[in-house]
Amino acid sequence: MKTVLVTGGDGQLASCIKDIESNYLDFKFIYKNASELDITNQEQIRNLFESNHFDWCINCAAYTAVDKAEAEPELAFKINAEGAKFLAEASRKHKVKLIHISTDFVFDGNETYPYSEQDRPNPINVYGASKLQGEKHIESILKEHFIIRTSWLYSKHGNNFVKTMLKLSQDRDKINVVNDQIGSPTHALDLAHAILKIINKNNNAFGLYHFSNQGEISWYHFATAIFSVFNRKINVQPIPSSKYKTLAKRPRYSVLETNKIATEFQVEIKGWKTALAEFVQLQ
Ligand SMILES: NC(=O)C1=CN([C@@H]2O[C@H](COP(=O)(O)OP(=O)(O)OC[C@H]3O[C@@H](n4cnc5c(N)ncnc54)[C@H](OP(=O)(O)O)[C@@H]3O)[C@@H](O)[C@H]2O)C=CC1
Ligand SMILES: Cc1cn([C@H]2C[C@H](O)[C@@H](COP(=O)(O)OP(=O)(O)O[C@H]3O[C@@H](C)C(=O)[C@@H](O)[C@H]3O)O2)c(=O)[nH]c1=O
Repeated sequence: MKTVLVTGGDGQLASCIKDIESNYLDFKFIYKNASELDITNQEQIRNLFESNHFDWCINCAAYTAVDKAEAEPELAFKINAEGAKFLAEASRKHKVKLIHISTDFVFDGNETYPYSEQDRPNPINVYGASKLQGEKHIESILKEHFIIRTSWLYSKHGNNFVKTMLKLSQDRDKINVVNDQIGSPTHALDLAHAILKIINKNNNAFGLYHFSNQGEISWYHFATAIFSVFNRKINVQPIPSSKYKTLAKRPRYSVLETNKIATEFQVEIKGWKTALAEFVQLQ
């Protein structure tokens, strides 16, 4: 029996892992939420790793409030960069393999083709910069790591764009949604499956991977698709980002190329429409 520590245990992705953990009976999952394990507290991490044996750590803990991060960059860096560093240090000391989740927002969005693992990151907001710093810490400290960048996560858990749209459709007749930011919406449950597949396979192909559902759309098109599959009547207007003021800039294009993870781990890359249809079935 292998033991897997999951940090950020009450968050969206960790909750999706919980939903499917019963398919992996050879693993024992230990979830720690933010009050049980604060990843910015090195002492707490040390104590936990010293008093337990973990084979794997999946770091689902993060600061994910993209706009708020512009106003509190120290906290975003503390959690996304320093917290990741502390976990990597403890993982190295105790020979734990670390799976860390990062984001499409490490890219500036100036390209027009899907970003591969070789493309140069150049974040344009605090959240992206803090996540990139977390990646760098892990890469420099611990060989036995998998960093998985993903994009536009949604699921039945936590806060996400799909739930925001469904809520807005109850409260309003009309909304405006940006149509000049292009990406790939990703069902967090599919990411959870990919992560557990990596753990189950247990090979040594450590390093950086991209995972998302396939296909590229704007937030506007995603909103119209959500209202269509949920049969919600609401007037949705496409607008440029310049007409939707936010504290953080977001990449214009942040589609991820996913061939590497598909080839190395035989991970299925579903189209975003299929994934959204499956999500609807789960409601
Ligand atoms: N959501 C998305 O669209 C995307 C997310 N990602 C990445 O995927 C990963 C998972 O994201 P997701 O599940 O959606 O995020 P959530 O915000 O749902 O979950 C993050 C969890 O981390 C917890 N947390 C915050 N600070 C700490 C801390 N100091 N110590 C321990 N736990 C802490 C939060 O607790 P609390 O709520 O109590 O603060 C929350 O439960 C993250 O690394 C994120 O950057 C990548 C691309 C897209
Ligand atoms: C609610 C709303 C948002 N928008 C825009 C704002 C923004 O440009 C875009 C997405 O909005 P959100 O704030 O929900 O999503 P955002 O927090 O930007 O999502 C990002 O989160 C982080 C954690 C990631 O890592 C990214 O991959 C990505 O998922 O939609 C509208 O145009 N109209 C609306 O009514």
